[in-house]
Amino acid sequence: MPRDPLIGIVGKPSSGKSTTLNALTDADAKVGAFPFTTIDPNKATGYLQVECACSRFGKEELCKPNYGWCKAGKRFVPIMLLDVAGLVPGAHEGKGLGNKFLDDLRHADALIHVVDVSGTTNAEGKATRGYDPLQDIEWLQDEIRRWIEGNLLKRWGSIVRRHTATKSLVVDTMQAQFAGYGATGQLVARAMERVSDLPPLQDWDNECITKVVKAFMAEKFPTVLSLNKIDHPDADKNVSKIMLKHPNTKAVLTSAITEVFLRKLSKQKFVVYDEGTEFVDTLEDLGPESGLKPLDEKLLNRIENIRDLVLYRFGSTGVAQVLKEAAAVLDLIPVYTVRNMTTFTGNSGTNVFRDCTLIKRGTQVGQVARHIMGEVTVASIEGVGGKRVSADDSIDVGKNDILSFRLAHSGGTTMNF
Ligand SMILES: Nc1nc2c(ncn2[C@@H]2O[C@H](COP(=O)(O)OP(=O)(O)OP(=O)(O)O)[C@@H](O)[C@H]2O)c(=O)[nH]1
Repeated sequence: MPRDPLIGIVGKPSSGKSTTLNALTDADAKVGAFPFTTIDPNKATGYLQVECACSRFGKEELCKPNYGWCKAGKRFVPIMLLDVAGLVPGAHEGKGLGNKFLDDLRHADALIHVVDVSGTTNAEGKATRGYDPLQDIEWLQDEIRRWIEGNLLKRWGSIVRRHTATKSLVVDTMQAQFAGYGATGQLVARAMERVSDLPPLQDWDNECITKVVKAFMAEKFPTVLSLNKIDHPDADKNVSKIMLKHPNTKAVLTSAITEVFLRKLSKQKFVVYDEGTEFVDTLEDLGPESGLKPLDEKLLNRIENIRDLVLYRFGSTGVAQVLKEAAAVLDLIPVYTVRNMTTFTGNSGTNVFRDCTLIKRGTQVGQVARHIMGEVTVASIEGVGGKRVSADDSIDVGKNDILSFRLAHSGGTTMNF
């Protein structure tokens, strides 16, 4: 994943994708300019909550990120989200937005599948009652699989001929086929490791191809389920069914509408709401010194319901959590680049940890430099305490995740980054 990670939000119509996207992207504080190089209409910036390095050094007061923001050691790091709208059953045959949907999807590194667990919308998103949302999980995976499989099968004859003529390794042949989905050689190799005891490629039948495609999907599109609309009375039984059927799939219970509602009230100064937590306080809770505005009876009741049905039962609205899980399946961790390893500041000023990038755990420090700065020659790398760090060292939370790069300058001198 040499570029910025991209999380795709998928789901059938009316499952709550837009509401989820609103909840994830609606920044509470006004934040810095857009950090990503490209921006197109279906991309949006979400904010991933991480524990900021400033809290390790008691420097919360001085933390002022260039992008996103930091509140008492809880940092909101920008992460790109992709709204993949228009998926309906039959998309692989061109239904709905069909191929457009699938084409968009290839850019995603992980998926958040928003599932309406209230059972009040059918597969096309039309209002109904008692619909079984288990079906949505299955048909969505099925659509993606049939799309990839369809693309493979169209060319299977020539793939096999070329493979045998060039005496290629299976992994190389499949790498060439899957490259169009933005898959690296390593990713395809990992996918092929998932499928054992395959016959030689020229003897693969449809069953073998399905197996390979499923393994590829597991690597290319790791998915987190956002079991949405948990505020609905029918949600409980559907959630249990899904959990039973998919015990190994990451799933988070969400109420996107609640998150949007609480943020709105918070912005309008009716409540204090700590995003991602169960805590919401009103004027009644905090008293007049809080500066909060009074709520009418109806809104007070609604907040009471939200506490009972969502916050206290599930611990939060789940929306912040679902993004955390998506970052976790990609194993992304925050890496901080600073110029001054003693003060953790940038070139000038007193603000600390201004730059933070999300990078896969275990990445080598040299690759981190290239990821952040492009093809540069690094003269030396320093870690916390002035410790020299090698380009081959790897990163983890609390290990080589605060770095200062000295670059070899073309004129022979060096410059700090
Ligand atoms: N009860 C409940 N309703 C929700 C929740 N999230 C979204 N909704 C409602 O579900 C409906 C569909 O939500 P959207 O966010 O527009 O769904 P979508 O998936 O973006 O739909 P399309 O734009 O058609 O693809 C709206 O009426 C939302 O208010 C939730 O957590 N609970």
